[in-house]
This record gives sequence, C-alpha cells and structure tokens, in this order.
Amino acid sequence: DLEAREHEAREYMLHLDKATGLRKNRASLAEWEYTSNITKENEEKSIQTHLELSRQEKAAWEETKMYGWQDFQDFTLRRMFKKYSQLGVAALPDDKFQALMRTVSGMESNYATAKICSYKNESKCDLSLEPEITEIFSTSQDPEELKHAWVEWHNAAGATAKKNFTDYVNLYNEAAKLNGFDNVAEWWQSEYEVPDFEEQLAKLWEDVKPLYQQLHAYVRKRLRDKYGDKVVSARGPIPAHLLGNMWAQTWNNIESFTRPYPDKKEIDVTQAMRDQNYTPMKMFQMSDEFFRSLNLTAMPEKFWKNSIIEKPTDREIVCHASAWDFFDGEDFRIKMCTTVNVEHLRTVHHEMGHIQYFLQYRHQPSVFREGANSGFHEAVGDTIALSVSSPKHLRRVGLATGDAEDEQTEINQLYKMGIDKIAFLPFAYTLDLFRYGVFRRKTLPEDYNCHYWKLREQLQGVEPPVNRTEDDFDAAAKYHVSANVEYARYYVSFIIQFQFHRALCQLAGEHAAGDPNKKLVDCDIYQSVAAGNALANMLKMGSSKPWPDAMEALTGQREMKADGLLEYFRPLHDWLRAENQRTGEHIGWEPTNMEYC
Ligand SMILES: C=C(C[SeH])C(=O)N1CCC[C@H]1C(=O)O
Ligand SMILES: [Zn+2]
Repeated sequence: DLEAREHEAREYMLHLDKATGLRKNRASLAEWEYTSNITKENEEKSIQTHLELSRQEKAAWEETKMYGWQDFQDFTLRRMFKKYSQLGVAALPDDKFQALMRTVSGMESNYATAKICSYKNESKCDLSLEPEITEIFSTSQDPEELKHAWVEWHNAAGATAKKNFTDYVNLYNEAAKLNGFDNVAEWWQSEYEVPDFEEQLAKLWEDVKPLYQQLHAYVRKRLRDKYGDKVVSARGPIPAHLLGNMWAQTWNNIESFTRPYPDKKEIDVTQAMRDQNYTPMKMFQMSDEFFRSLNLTAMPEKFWKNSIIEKPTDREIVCHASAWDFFDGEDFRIKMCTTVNVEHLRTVHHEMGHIQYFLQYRHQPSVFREGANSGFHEAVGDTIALSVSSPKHLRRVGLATGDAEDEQTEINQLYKMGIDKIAFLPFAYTLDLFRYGVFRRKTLPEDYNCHYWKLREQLQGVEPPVNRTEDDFDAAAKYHVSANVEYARYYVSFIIQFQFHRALCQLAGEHAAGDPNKKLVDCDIYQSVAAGNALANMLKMGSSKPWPDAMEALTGQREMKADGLLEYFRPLHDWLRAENQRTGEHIGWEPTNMEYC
C-alpha cells in the first residue's frame, strides 16, 4: 500500500541523496582543478570525471523511475523524486555528452586566456580581460582607446567562439529533448517553477522601463557634453564603449563625470581603500565580518585555506568570480582575481553571499542545496552590498567622511546606485531573450549577431562602436554566453534584492514607509540580528520549497515585483524627469546609423 511504498522510497532516497552528495563533490573538485589551472590535461581529466559521474547518474535515474512517486503524500519526498526525475545533460549518449562538454570548455578556456594588444603600444599584446582590459574601461576617457579595446576583445573572445557555440546549441537542445523539453529555453525557464516566467520578465521590464529611459536620456546628454555630438548623438542609442564597462552592463565608472551635482563632495571608496592599504584579504575579512554581525555563519577554516582570491602569476585560470560548494558540508571556496577597488568590494560581497547561502542550507539533502531559484542565489550578496554601499555604512567603516546627506547629495547617491542597478536591467533581459531565440531556432546562426544587436538597441538603447557583420559573434564576448551560465537569474536578482532589502531594513528598524528619517537609500542593516535571523530562515530552506514560499518567509510577498526597486529610486526618477525636461533632452532613442544587420 501507499504507506509501505513511501517508507521504502524514503529509505532508497536517503541512500541516493548521500551518493549524489559524493558525486557532486567529485564533480566540483574536477571542475575546480581545471578552472584554476587551465591545461589540456586538466580539461581531459575533468571531462572524463564528468563522463564517469554521468553514467552513475543515469543508472540512479533508471532506478528512480521504478518508484511511482507522483502520488506520494509526503511533500518533501515527492519533491525530491521530482528533482531526481530530471537527469540533465547526462541523458546524452557518451559521445554527445563529451562533445557538449568540449564545446563549453573550449569556449570558456578561450574566453579565460584571450589576450589583446595595447592601443598605446601595439607590440604589447599580453593584455587579459582581468585586470588590464577591465582597468582600461574603468579609467580611460579616450573614445579611440576604448573603441580599440572593445573591438579587439570582441574579436578575440566573441568571433572565435561562434563554431563551438553553434555546436553547443545543437547538442544542448538534444539534451533538452531527452529531458522532455522542446529546447533549452523551456528547460531553463522550468527551473523557476512558474508557468508564465517569460511573461513575468516582460511585465517587470514594462514596470522599470520608464525609469530606465529617463536615466538613459540623462546619461546620453552628459556623455554628449563630454565627448561631443559627433561621438554621442542627441536622439540615437549610446555607443556601447563609452559606458565604463565592456558590455555596458553597469555604468559606475562614468559616475565621476556624469553625476547630477558635481560640486558636492564625492565619496571615492576606491581612493579610500588604496589610502588605507586595503588588500584582497582585508576585503574578504570585512565582508565576513558584516555577515557575522548579522548573526550569520562565519567562513569556515577550509574557506580561507582553499580559496583563490588573487590572480596567480604562474598559470592560466578562469578569473571570472565564482563561489563553489563542494557538498561535504565543510569545503566552500571562492575563486576571484581580486583588485582593490569599490567595484570588486561589491563583487566580494556578492560572492560571499553565495557562500553564506551554501552554509545556511548545508544541512539540507544535497538535492535541495541550491537557491530557492537561481535569482535568489545571486541576490543574497547584492542585498548585503546595498547596506554596505550606503554612505552611513561607508562612514561607519571609515571609507567615507563628511556628514549626513542633504537633498543634492542624496540624489548623487541614488544616481550612483541607479547607474549600477537600473542600467543593468535591460542588459540582463536582452542576454537571455537572445539565447531563448537561439535555442528556439527563431534566431539562426547566419543572423546571430544581427539579432543580438537588434535586441540591445531596442531594449538597452546602445549600439556597437563600429559596424558589425556575421563574422562577428559579440554575444560570446560576455562570460556567461561562453561559459554556458544562464543569465535571467541576474535580472530576477536585481529586482528581488530590493524586496529583500526593504524587508530586512524594516526588521532592522532602519526603514519605515513614509518616514523621511528612515529612507531605504540610507538603510544599513549592519549588526541587526533581527534582520540576520530572518534572512537565515529563508536561506536555510534552500530549494526544499517552491521559491514563493521562501520569498514570503522573508518579505510577506509571494511574487517578484518591481515595487521595491521603484520605491528605492523614486526620488531619482522624479529628479531625472525634471532634469531632462529642463534640458529638453529627447527621451528614448531612434534607430542607429551603425550597420550590424
Ligand atoms: C559576479 C558574478 C559571478 Se555569479 C557575475 O557573473 N555577475 C554578478 C552581477 C552580474 C554578473 C556579471 O558579472 O555579469
Ligand atoms: Zn553570483
């Protein structure tokens, strides 16, 4: 009878989940060895280990099919079986599984090791994305130097990946079908466990688009003031190489010469960090201390022993920041090529947020040791960083001086947050809208690049600095496309982190709607055990419940909504509307004159 069947299934599931934890540990170790020392040999080892593990997963999957779990009464047992019923890429036959692994490791190692020549010294051709090219984009105000770096990087890391990418799409789609999906787009969206995920993304974009368009208009005007109307037009898209970031995804690096009130004292955290001899280690210790101040878990001893927090000089590694769970309850690591500046201070908190999530749900069955959805995992560290970025906190830790905010300083602060958080939304939205079209074969290889830029122009209002052809493949010049990392998670994160922040600030007594002394922009939850305990309760759940239950546990809301973000930025939205009115700046953008289709 059902009772007996569930009892037997429970015994089986305990055994399976333990075996799964060991498999995940081996897979993580193999992946770590390869990405922290990129050699052909380590690539082969990683692929062979993953192949061996995929065979074991397939055998286990065959067994789970024998259990009629769909009618089990025990919610958790049924949910575990449901997750195990998804075999993943291991459903591919061995040869195709290996071929798929090779396309991804080929693209990722190409991206990680790509080099370009310097604009100022054409014989110097050993510039990597981190730190050299990133440094150029954060400091250069020479449009020609920026254009050179943009074009050379997109050639070296983008165009070269096109062949691998088209093979990857075919093989990955075959795996999707073996898992019961029409294509990878449906598979990726199924992880969010809501039937209308793509419609929700579109609705969120409609909610935030007016605010983005105001910010875009203002920034375009300030860039035109600086570079002239030959470089930045009055009514067209913004050239993508002038926004302080290789992908124009966050615009922090142009803050110093575009902020609303330039004569107001600027908080230059990077300068303060350098003046105070900050090291990468100190940045990590500072972040660890913030989490401990919330009564959350300290980084375990293995974290400090096994993490790689600076770029090695003796080998090639994947520098893109990442956080790792080795599924043994003790071994958690970050790999990051940290440089001492405010952008990496934010990234350190972002990565430490991943580790804190791992720590909070490490008691869960291994199949539930993941975010409530992938957006949750990306939002933890960023939510903490919203407090860390507040002038109040920066003063508290000695990275800013001066007194409390006046109106104009507050607008400057909201602007600084807006060019990071609002600017990012259309970028994140387009990256996976593009890939959804590719996986659904609505976008064919012969017009990948045209379609990529059409989306970026329509939604983000940016254009390439030079004409593009189908010999280019600019999407792969972004890490997540070359490394097969889904991106809607960041779009979700940048929305829900404001819902989390608002709830935590209320719990910390730092925010009360309508109270001018408790504005969201000034909130710092540092040392609030009440906030920390509420956050921990949500994180401990892992993916054991559908994410609306986790969201409700912390915020009382069961949906992702832009209301948190819009409330946070309302004073900036009002100011931008008035300012664009005053200058008569055109809101929105007309089609570009650049050719890319
Ligand atoms: C820091 C990470 C590792 Se999960 C990252 O990829 N992020 C964090 C913010 C957006 C996205 C990016 O860099 O594109
Ligand atoms: Zn992340």
